Amino acid sequence: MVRNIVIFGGSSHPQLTENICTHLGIPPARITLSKFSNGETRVEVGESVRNKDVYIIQSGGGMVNDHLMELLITVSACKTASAKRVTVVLPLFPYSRQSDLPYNKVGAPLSRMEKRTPSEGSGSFTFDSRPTTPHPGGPESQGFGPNGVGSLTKKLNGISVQRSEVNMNAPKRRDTLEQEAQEGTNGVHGDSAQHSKHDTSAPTSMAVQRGYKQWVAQAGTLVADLLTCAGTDHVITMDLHDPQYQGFFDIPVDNLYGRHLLKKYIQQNILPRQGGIDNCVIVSPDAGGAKRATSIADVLGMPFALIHKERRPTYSNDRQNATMLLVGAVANKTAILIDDLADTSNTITRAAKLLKKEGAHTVFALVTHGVLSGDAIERINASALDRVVVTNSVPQEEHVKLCPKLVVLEIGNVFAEAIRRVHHGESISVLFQFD
Ligand SMILES: O=P(O)(O)OC[C@H]1O[C@H](OP(=O)(O)OP(=O)(O)O)[C@H](O)[C@@H]1O
Repeated sequence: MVRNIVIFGGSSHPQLTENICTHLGIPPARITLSKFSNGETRVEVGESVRNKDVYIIQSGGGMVNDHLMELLITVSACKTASAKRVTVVLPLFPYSRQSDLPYNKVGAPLSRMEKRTPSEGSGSFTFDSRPTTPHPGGPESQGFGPNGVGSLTKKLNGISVQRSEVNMNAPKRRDTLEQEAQEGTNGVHGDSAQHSKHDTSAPTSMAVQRGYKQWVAQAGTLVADLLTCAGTDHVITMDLHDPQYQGFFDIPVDNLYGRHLLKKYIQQNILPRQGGIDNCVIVSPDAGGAKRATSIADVLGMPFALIHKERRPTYSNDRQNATMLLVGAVANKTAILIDDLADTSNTITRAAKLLKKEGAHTVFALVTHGVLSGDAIERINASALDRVVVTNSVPQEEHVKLCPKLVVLEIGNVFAEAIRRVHHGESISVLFQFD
């Protein structure tokens, strides 16, 4: 039982709030979360927080913008009600994939943009630069930068590029169906199928003159500032996509690791059944996650392989045209993909296809944040993946019903322990130790 502490749960993940409170032995505090008819968020804190240590649990999946606004209002309400300290607990930090500076072409896949003017056409927004970005298969691809696909292909002769096909008739999540009903579409955001290859012919003289300066908002910076301005004193999160995002804050940010849970799952459920470390290989599905995956491979003494993923979207709705190349041996082995998040699941499903083509007989994907938006579940069901393991950093109840390959690991106990330690002023470095 922890005293003098108040825990509020936002509307993003009530089950996780329950789990954390159960571990701490205290009930969640009363809070009324609602909306006015015009869509504005309304928050009413149901008990006194004066001089209390307040924790607000809100995750970044689902209706992420509504949840963020709700969180900001709740923080502000607690602060103006004289809370001693307000800590936000964000198992999945919203907007943390947008911490990059402008001009970066990677990041969260975009859904379709609305047509703005008749002359702009439906693909009115683009990340393309002028002159056009070289791409694999294009005449300019051979001179494609020191780390580009052209040079990698030269180095890794004989390894081919995979493109995934998806069964779109599979079961869908409730919010996907609702969105389709509103849009009158079949749920495919953008016409990625048509753009499975770079379409350099699409820009016409009538298209908007794009790419001279790509002013992309630094939403990650803004969200960090908003949280701080609202009155947040401390942030607890897990597996930030870019750990350097912590530096955007001038308040303490504790970035917990999901790798403990993933390592434990490998030790208890994969290695004993798949012939031990000699028959398994840890794989990072992109270079950005190599450090994360190698830390698990090193601590378990397992071999490691890397897939180089190159996202080069030409248009905002062109989500499929990433190129994947494998470095390392996976033949006749169980491949264990490690990543921080699966959003559309393009990355893990296409990696699985490549791994099976290269001889892996079984493919697991272990990711901390199973966002699984849009068609992700259908994509996983139709994929070469044998098992997908995620944590419940975002709600997984609906995903589990639709995806027989999905296994969910509980993280409530990890956050409960972090909250307990922060509240008592104890070190939480023990939660970061990984060996
Ligand atoms: O399920 P998906 O929609 O494919 O998204 C998941 C991928 O996206 C992120 O990486 P990102 O592409 O942003 O590249 P980075 O790791 O180099 O930042 C993340 O680390 C995954 O690899």
